[in-house]
Amino acid sequence: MLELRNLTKSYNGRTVLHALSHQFAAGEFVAIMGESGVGKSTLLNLVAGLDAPDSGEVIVDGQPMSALDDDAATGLRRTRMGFIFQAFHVLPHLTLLQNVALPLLLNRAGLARAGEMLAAVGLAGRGDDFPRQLSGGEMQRVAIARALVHRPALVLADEPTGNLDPETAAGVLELLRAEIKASGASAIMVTHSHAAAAQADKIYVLTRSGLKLSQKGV
Ligand SMILES: Nc1ncnc2c1ncn2[C@@H]1O[C@H](COP(=O)(O)OP(=O)(O)OP(=O)(O)O)[C@@H](O)[C@H]1O
Repeated sequence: MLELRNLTKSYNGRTVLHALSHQFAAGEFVAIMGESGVGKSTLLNLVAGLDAPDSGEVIVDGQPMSALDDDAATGLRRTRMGFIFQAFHVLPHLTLLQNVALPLLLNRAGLARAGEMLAAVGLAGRGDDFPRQLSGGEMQRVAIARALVHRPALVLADEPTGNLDPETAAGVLELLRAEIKASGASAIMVTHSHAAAAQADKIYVLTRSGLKLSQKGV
């Protein structure tokens, strides 16, 4: 459902991604590791359509993203993708239920699943609370519920447990994996954490020569 074809991206004359090609299988949960600055977040941003490659293509559902105008790209993101990015953090002035319902509202879908997802992430009965009343781990649970509520085909996560203690992180990751598997979504998670990556079906390491499959758990 997702193919990277010869993706090249430079910033200020410095090439970060060099003709990167890869095909991700549908329904697969993949972790991407790699040293700082190698271009992991850049890659996620290109897949999300939040940034454009210098050359090459991101192909989602057989469709090159570059062929889409802004509205169509926004529509694709809204309907087919779910994000667990710091930049898309839960909105402080909305209740938890409103935060989780946001993708449904934007897609003009029924809102009932928002309450179900809050319950699924262990926050039943907390729908009227505001984000400031939550712990870091609870906040990530809300982010996961919101990323999955509209049943996206592709979930993109950038260091989803970066600021959590190991025990809370483990719980959040187990939940993320369970929800991804229950929904049949594909997922790409960028992380420095070996414990986080171990929850994925496959671990890739991004280097200057591309994505290399790593032994799981190594
Ligand atoms: N918008 C931008 N403008 C200029 N340079 C950028 C921009 N985004 C990323 N870069 C540069 O591209 C390189 C790759 O950055 P990126 O954030 O993708 O790395 P990363 O592998 O995710 O790193 P980390 O593990 O530290 O988060 C870095 O050298 C960074 O400074």
